[in-house]
Amino acid sequence: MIAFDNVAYSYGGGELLSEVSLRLAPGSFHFLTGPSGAGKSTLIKLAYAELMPTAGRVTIFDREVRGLSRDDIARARRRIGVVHQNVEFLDHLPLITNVTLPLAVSDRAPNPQDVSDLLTWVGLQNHADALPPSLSGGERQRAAVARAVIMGPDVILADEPTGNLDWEMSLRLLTLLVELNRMGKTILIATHDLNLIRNAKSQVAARVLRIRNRRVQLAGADL
Ligand SMILES: Nc1ncnc2c1ncn2[C@@H]1O[C@H](COP(=O)(O)OP(=O)(O)OP(=O)(O)O)[C@@H](O)[C@H]1O
Repeated sequence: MIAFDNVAYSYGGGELLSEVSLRLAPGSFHFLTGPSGAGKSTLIKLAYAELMPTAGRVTIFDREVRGLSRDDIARARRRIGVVHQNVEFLDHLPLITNVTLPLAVSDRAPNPQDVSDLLTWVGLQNHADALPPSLSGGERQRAAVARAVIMGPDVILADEPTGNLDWEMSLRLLTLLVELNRMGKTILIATHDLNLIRNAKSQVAARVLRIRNRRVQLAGADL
């Protein structure tokens, strides 16, 4: 689905990421961990072609990103749902409009039953008409998951999705992502929360990628 071959990235100073090779196979579940500032968000941005590698190859759905036109990238991104740590919504529009925005942007009409099922799945069926500022942190993150999956993506990239949540809500969010994986979605979650990773490993065959000294390694059982 998404592959990095010998990828490097620099924002202009020294290299932040070097010689990164990884493969997110269809249906796989990966965590990405590493200290603050190690480059987790940067790697996620490379994975959906928000950033272009400064060296090496990033391949999304079998096509190298550097050769893609703007339209190709937009098309590829429709198959990738992204959950950001600091979720942004249009605060003057109700939750349901925010969640279905990706459909509206693509000129697709939402199927009311599908949208209702989706909001129920994330536990926000009673908040469809709420404005985003009235939602709690956990509700916002669950809404972000709903918005990320509304287009039926093949891949979900989540950047510290539980960063601001208490443990109970973190587990609830994790459960949603595990369920998506069971439906066949490819999942990558960036997190520094090792307890979350340990918990997930009891539910799903998750691999852990760790950024250390600019390189990405597959972590062993030593978490
Ligand atoms: N647009 C940018 N321009 C220059 N430097 C940047 C930019 N974005 C990030 N950086 C720097 O790159 C480094 C890695 O940032 P990144 O956000 O990828 O790390 P992270 O592992 O996700 O960190 P955290 O866990 O704190 O979110 C940091 O030192 C950051 O300051």
